[in-house]
Amino acid sequence: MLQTSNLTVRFGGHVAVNAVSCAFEPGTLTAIVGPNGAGKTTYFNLISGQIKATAGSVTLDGRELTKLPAPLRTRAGLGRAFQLTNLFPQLSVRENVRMAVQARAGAGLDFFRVWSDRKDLIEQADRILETVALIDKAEARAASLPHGDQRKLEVGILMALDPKVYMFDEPTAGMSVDEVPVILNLIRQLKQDRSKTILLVEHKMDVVRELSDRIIVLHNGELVADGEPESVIASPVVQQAYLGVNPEEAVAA
Ligand SMILES: Nc1ncnc2c1ncn2[C@@H]1O[C@H](COP(=O)(O)OP(=O)(O)OP(=O)(O)O)[C@@H](O)[C@H]1O
Repeated sequence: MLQTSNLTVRFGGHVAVNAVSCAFEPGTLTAIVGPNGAGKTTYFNLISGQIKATAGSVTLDGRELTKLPAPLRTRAGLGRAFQLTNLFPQLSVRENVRMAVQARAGAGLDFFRVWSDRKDLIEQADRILETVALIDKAEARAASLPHGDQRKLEVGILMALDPKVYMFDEPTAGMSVDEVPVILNLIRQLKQDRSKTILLVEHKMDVVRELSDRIIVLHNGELVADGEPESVIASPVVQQAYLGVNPEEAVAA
């Protein structure tokens, strides 16, 4: 279980995330919503280790991660999508996924020896490429992929690393209309693995409604609502003050 306790960060005099205590269970997709500047991305950054907390803690399965840098948190099982840090632009799509599969398998750096007798890893990488609909582009250089395909590749790399927690920050931002369903389908597939914890920052309420098991709402850096999607979305205070949407619209979406 992923847990934040009194997690806080101050930028000068501004408290961007203010004593947020929340636990995220495996088998649950939690959407984090709130108006612009509410602290959603900052909360993500605190969990994944991109920024350091002023106070409070982040633990995963009881292990204290608060002082660890981002790469060590990744190794501990926190998988944040779209950070581009896992991507090797000059390598092919297939090589990128294979590297991640190999890293996960703990095969170390002896690349050639390992690959010559690890057909299982090669097949696993290709299965992931099929899942993320990139098998036809397996030989393309990662850098040459259009934006949507790069995002799919990043999800593929993340799947290969097999984290305990998947974190998606606006996964469909900047995607073309026909690419959006592919990414949403991938998240749906991840949800089927009940051992995974998924966190999603998303502005689009239709996506939130469809995917989430639970919604938490941040406002001015504070956790102001937490519950089942229908009740959180329907609560007038969230609709009007925090989401800035017309209640009729959100409920009908
Ligand atoms: N590195 C930083 N230095 C100073 N202030 C920051 C920094 N990062 C974020 N902030 C401030 O913290 C607050 C929260 O920002 P954050 O990006 O987390 O909000 P958000 O909920 O993700 O917003 P959006 O929906 O617009 O992405 C904002 O007021 C922002 O200006």
